[in-house]
Amino acid sequence: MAVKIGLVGTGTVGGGCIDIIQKHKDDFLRHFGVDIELARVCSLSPAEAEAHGVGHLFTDNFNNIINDPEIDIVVELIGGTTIARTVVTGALAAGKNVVTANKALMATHGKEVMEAAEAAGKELAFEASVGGGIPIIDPLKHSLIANEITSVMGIVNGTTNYMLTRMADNGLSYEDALHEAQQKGFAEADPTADVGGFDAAAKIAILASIAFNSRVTLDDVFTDGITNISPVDIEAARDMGYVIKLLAIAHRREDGVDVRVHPTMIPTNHQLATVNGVFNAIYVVGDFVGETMFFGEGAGAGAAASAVMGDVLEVARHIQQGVAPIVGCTCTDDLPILPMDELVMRYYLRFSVTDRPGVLETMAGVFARHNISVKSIVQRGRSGAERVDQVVVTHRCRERDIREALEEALALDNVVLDTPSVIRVEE
Ligand SMILES: NC(=O)C1=CN([C@@H]2O[C@H](COP(=O)(O)OP(=O)(O)OC[C@H]3O[C@@H](n4cnc5c(N)ncnc54)[C@H](O)[C@@H]3O)[C@@H](O)[C@H]2O)C=CC1
Ligand SMILES: N[C@@H](CC=O)C(=O)O
Ligand code: NA
Repeated sequence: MAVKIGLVGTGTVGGGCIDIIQKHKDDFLRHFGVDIELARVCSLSPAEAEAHGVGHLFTDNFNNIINDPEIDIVVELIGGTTIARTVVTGALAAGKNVVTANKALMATHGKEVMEAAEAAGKELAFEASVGGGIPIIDPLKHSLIANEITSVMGIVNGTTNYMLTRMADNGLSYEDALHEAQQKGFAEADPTADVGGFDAAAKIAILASIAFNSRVTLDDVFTDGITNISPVDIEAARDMGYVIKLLAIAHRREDGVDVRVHPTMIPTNHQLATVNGVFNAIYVVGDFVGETMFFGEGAGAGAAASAVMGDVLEVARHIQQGVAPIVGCTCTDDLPILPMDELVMRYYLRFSVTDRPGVLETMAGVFARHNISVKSIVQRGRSGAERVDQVVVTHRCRERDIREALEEALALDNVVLDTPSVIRVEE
């Protein structure tokens, strides 16, 4: 008997899933013996279903899917943490297996939904929630479990990596680069999640939770996005032999978990420096396996739908074989989250300051008062009438000192005119 699928959300990723089913349904049966049937689709727009030739399966009410006794797997592709949470918990409570691509939900209500799945004795799979098409959750939950994982880090947001690449390689403005990423279906419905770093933060929270067997939520992740990165920063980085990437970083330290997302300058010969466009790359270190790296398209209909459908087929196979859910929640420990303040790094800072004599000395004085050893302060062209960009590169110093120096600089009367750009520099 066919395993019946109910799809909630037929936008970028949902549309990709319909395309895959239509193209490969017969192959799934022939190669793997898995017979799946798209039974119903739900969204706010019947036009999306019609455009994919499944208008006859359309409903605008997700309850018609989660309460349909015929449906075996509910695929949640709405996004967000409100209606999607109701769909996921409702589907599990109704005895359905669930596949989702929703990182926001997993990183905020992961414990609740995993427990709901365990209580229902059903599977909750979410491979597409991190790294788009890259298999990363499955390797962490299966192939790498013989290890203690010490680091998971990389580029996990396609939109911002695409934007930074287009800005650096083709001179696009921030706005044009974002518009292109939206057009290509990479960005979230509210792209603030991408450019503000929250999408990457949700993803590293999910990866850290699985890798370190200790729940990390979105709120635990220090998050800084790319909203203040300008062409001046990209040019300055190039002159220094660096590129700017939005990195998501999670390290298991002796005293807890160091987890953060921020724009980072990495040397051009760093292995993540050539990961460009919509590509993501995730570097995982385990105590026995050593270093591993996962690479592929991190966003977009095809990549994300590939991961969703991989989960759907795996769950469908378990249903057909009568196998019980295999891996549920693995957060058995409760490691503390380390405060950001004690981090020691080099910093690149760009201030848009008033263009008048004495400002350079004033700024140098601020850094000296906070024990920040400055490697260089240079003026990089005039950024507008009566203002100038001042670029400061520090030697290694403490995050707390940087934060306090920034607070003092911003409080100066008519010196710093805009939010500074703060980029941590990886050696
Ligand atoms: N776009 C991408 O590259 C990737 C997206 N994801 C995740 O996949 C999920 C879906 O993303 P997209 O397809 O890009 O979003 P989208 O905005 O293109 O599609 C959302 C769909 O949900 C439907 N929807 C919204 N509210 C609804 C409601 N109340 N009832 C029924 N349907 C409703 C919309 O009509 C639309 O069909 C999100 O969780 C996102 O974070 C994950 C990996 C990659
Ligand atoms: N908006 C996300 C989509 C995939 O998760 C991204 O740009 O990476
Ligand atoms: Na993935």
